[in-house]
Amino acid sequence: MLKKTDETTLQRPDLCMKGPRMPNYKLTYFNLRGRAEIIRYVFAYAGIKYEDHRLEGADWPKIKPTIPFGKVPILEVDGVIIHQSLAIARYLARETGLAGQTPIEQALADAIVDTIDDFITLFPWAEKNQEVKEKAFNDILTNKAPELLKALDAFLGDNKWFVGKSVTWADFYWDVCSTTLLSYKADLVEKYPRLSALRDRVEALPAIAAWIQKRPKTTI
Ligand SMILES: N[C@@H](CCC(=O)N[C@@H](CS)C(=O)NCC(=O)O)C(=O)O
Repeated sequence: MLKKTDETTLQRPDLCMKGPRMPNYKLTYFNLRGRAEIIRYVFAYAGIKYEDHRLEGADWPKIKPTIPFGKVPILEVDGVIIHQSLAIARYLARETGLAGQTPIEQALADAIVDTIDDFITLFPWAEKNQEVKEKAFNDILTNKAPELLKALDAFLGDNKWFVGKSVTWADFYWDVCSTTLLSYKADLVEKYPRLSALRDRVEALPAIAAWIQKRPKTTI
């Protein structure tokens, strides 16, 4: 595992690498934050270099059949293709000390990620009819979100991070997903100052702040 020691080391993957060489990483996704952004956050925080390959939508029909499960994101690690965004992010989180410090912390971080992801997958992201899509989004954000937010807020309590004493990929996933949801409902977390403060803490981490500043600006 790459040991997380301090911010300086995190900016110097050569210092935190255990083996003789950092793998060659190529991330393929569309030009969106979407399901790749959690992966990009882990790379950014750990200061790991990777190719951020962003596909053109028009090229997708040609490319899809060449990808093992026909979906992105995928991460190539020295040519080995890993699919499923959360499997990729979990692998990198383990490699960089962001998965949780003990097996129990890791299970709790996984559980928070899965809980947020269950919610994210309720939305009809690919719906073409804008009216239908908007109605479904409003319904979920108004009627279903409070149950999730209340539970996340109770789980976080007055702690700094969701799990343990340091930031994990679960905190990152909250930031990434809530950023997108806030673009659909600006007052989504207004009633949850602790969840809002957690977003601020994640976004104030120097490597994450730098990434947010420099990443391509996309709607989702
Ligand atoms: N559970 C998968 C979902 C992958 C997925 O549905 N990717 C979408 C983009 S967000 C995709 O590849 N869509 C194009 C297609 O299905 O042809 C993950 O988290 O990676």
